[in-house]
Order: sequence, then C-alpha cells, then structure tokens
Amino acid sequence: MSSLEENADEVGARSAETVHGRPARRLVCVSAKAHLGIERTERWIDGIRRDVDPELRRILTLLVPFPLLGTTSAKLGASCGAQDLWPEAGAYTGEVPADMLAEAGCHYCMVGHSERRTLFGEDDRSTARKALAATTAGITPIVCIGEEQRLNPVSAAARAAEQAVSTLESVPRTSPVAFLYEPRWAIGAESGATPEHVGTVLDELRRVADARDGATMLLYGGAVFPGTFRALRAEAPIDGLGVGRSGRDTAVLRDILDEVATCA
Ligand SMILES: O=C[C@H](O)COP(=O)(O)O
Repeated sequence: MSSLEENADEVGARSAETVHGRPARRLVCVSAKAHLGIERTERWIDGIRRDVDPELRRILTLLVPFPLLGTTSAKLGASCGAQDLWPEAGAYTGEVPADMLAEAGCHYCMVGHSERRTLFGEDDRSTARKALAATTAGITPIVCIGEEQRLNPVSAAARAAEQAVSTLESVPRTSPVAFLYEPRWAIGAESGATPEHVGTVLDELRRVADARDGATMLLYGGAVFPGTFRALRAEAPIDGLGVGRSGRDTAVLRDILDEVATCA
C-alpha cells in the first residue's frame, strides 16, 4: 500500500465518507488566480506532468479561470476547479453558474476568497449561497474563511467558527465541504500563521465539523511553502493546503505535494 493510500485510509477512517467516489483524503488546491494566460497555463501544466508523478497528482486540484477549465481538465489528468461561481442560471450577464461548471468537469469550486470579499463586496451570506449552489451541482465547495486583521488565536478561532457555521446552515449536512482557513493578513506575506495559531483555529473548526455527517476537510492557506504542512500537522487536525505563489513553481509544488501525501 502506498503512503498516499495509507493517508487516504487514515483520513477516510476519520470521516468514513467519500468525495467524488474516493475516500476523503489529503487535498492540495493551487489557485492560479488571474496570473497566467492560456499559453503559460499550458506550460505550467506540462511542467506539473513532467515534475509531479501521477500518484501525487491524485491529491492535487488546480483552480483556474473559467476559460482554462477545459484545457486544465484535459491536460492535467487530475481534478480541477473554479475560483468562483454564480448560484443560479439565468439572466446574470458575465457570470458562470454552478451547473455549467459541473458540466465543464469541475470537481471543486473555491467560494468566498478574501480577494472576492475585499474587491467584489462578497460576505459570509453570499459565500454560503455559493457553497450551497456548488453542493447542489455536485461540486465540492472550498469555502475560504479567516480573520481580516491579526487576532489572537482564540478570537481567530471564534471568527472562523462563526463563518463555518453560517456556511453549514445552508449546506446539507451530508454534502462534502472543504474549509480553507486563510487569514487575510497571511496571504502573499513572507510567513504565515504559526502552528499554534492554526492548531487553535482548526481544533475549533473540527468541533464544528464533527456535528455533520458529510466529509469536511480542513485546509490552511496563506504563505505556504515546503515545510508548512509538516509543521502545521504537528499541531492541527489539518487535511491539506491552499497554495498560491509556491504552486507556480512545479519543483516546489512537487515537494509540497510529497510532504502532504507522506506526512503522518
Ligand atoms: O489562494 C491562495 C492564497 O491567496 C495564498 O497565496 P500565497 O500562498 O501566495 O500567500
């Protein structure tokens, strides 16, 4: 049995659930944001195929802009996702509804990213609505939560739990959900939240998640580099990572994936 399968079993045993027909397991999502055009995305995916073995790619999902979903899904041979959605189909010029993403082969969709909240006026309410739309379409929402300004760990945990509860009030209790705890102050920073801080927040989120029947994955994002997962895993009930800058260097991404897949 590979270490990846052992990890899958371990996480699966805890949640006793499956996501997209496979045991709930470790997950690393890399958001390309709006950094890469079509050609650069293709080169990036070629680099991932070259540098990251297929077994490790099983825990990877790339979150790409809408026009790149088809290319990513066809070329990567792994799950892919979107960075946002619109909750319903209809007269919503410029938006892309959840059902259409599902048709396009999307497995995951990020909702409520800090940049959506800051730049586009989204909040916990619109995020919960989008999470519900994703689950209704059979897409696992990656729900971004976390404090805006630096807080002490206990206050940060209370804020994250409040956001998680507001999402879970909308989402059916059996649907798989991933929470990406990504404090705004850590995004793009030189260093992220400490293991003790993340441990306090994720322990609280795990308590919220334990009241559900569906698989609930807990991820951390914000200044993620090689070494981050191992350090966090020692202190927090963490299942994976949300990665920004580091994911665009395929050798660094391979090291992160290897660490997440093999760390007990
Ligand atoms: O979605 C990804 C994040 O916003 C974190 O980016 P970062 O790892 O470059 O800080």
